[in-house]
Amino acid sequence: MDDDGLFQVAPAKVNLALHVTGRREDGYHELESLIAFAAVGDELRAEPAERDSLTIAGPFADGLSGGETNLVNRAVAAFRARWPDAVEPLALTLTKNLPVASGIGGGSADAAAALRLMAARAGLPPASAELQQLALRLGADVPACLLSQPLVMGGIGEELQVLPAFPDLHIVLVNPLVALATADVFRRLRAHDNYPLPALPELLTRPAQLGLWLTETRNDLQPPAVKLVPVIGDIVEDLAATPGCMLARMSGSGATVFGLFGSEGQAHQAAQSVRERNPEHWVAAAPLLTAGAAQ
Ligand SMILES: C[C@@](CO)(OP(=O)(O)O)[C@H](O)COP(=O)(O)OP(=O)(O)OC[C@H]1O[C@@H](n2ccc(N)nc2=O)[C@H](O)[C@@H]1O
Ligand SMILES: Nc1ncnc2c1ncn2[C@@H]1O[C@H](COP(=O)(O)OP(=O)(O)O)[C@@H](O)[C@H]1O
Repeated sequence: MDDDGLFQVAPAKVNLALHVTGRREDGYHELESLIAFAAVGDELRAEPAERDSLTIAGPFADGLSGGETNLVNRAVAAFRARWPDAVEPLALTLTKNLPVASGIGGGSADAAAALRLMAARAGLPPASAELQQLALRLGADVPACLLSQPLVMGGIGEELQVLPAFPDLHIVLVNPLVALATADVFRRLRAHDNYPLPALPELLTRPAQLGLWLTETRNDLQPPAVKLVPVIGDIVEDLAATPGCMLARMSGSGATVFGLFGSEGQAHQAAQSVRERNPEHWVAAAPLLTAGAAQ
């Protein structure tokens, strides 16, 4: 965030582990997920203007409406309904660097960035309980994205437990540019009562600690997503075989796959080799964030 509160990044959300542990009466699934955020994301800029507007730019702007269904506009509208006249009208520009509907929460991250931006302009704290409640009404992942720091998410997204420490790690994200609807993946899920996440060490400071813990975990949405989009399975295998890859797995409901690496050099080399083999895929390498966007 800059000093005027006119710029926010919207970091990519990565579900390092995602267990589906139950199904509620309304059909929504209970989740337990270890989530981290990457230093790659969308960008939201604002300029004081005569009236509110939203322009979408960047490599994934195509096909994304800047109308009232855009999560940035929904977040601004929700904020203004709760705090009328707290922020002047703003001309917003969203630079869409993340593929849409890809399991890395682009839309949720954008909504959270808009809430942080509005809160900063209004002089409100960036992650108050009230802002978190408002975030949850916009989407299950929006409260987590509001914090944008390593955390364990429970329920359908309303229970958040921020981790006091997190190791320095680098991530490679690969997306085959096939949009995968979250609802389709949940619909194909066979077991709805899988075992919960194992207990985390009190202080997660070393990459090897996290690597070991992750071997005991899964993404329960990966098998149904691979059935729908088989290339996801190929990408997981390909990334897992690159030198230095601690773990390769799908994030969220897909189709983005991540690889975890201990060093920046290994991550960049892996990204380069994946790009060479699959020039049509979207590939990014970045550190994982250890501190929050809302601090
Ligand atoms: C799976 C996760 C994990 O972080 O990430 P993404 O893949 O979206 O990034 C999220 O829980 C996604 O939450 P959210 O983004 O709010 O989901 P929505 O698009 O609203 O959900 C679309 C549909 O998926 C099903 N759904 C979604 C979430 C959930 N906990 N249980 C469900 O059964 C419902 O049928 C819902 O109508
Ligand atoms: N600013 C936005 N960026 C991305 N998607 C958005 C946005 N606003 C609304 N959407 C809608 O939200 C849906 C989920 O998008 P996204 O959050 O990128 O998915 P995921 O959480 O699976 O990565 C898309 O189908 C898209 O039409």
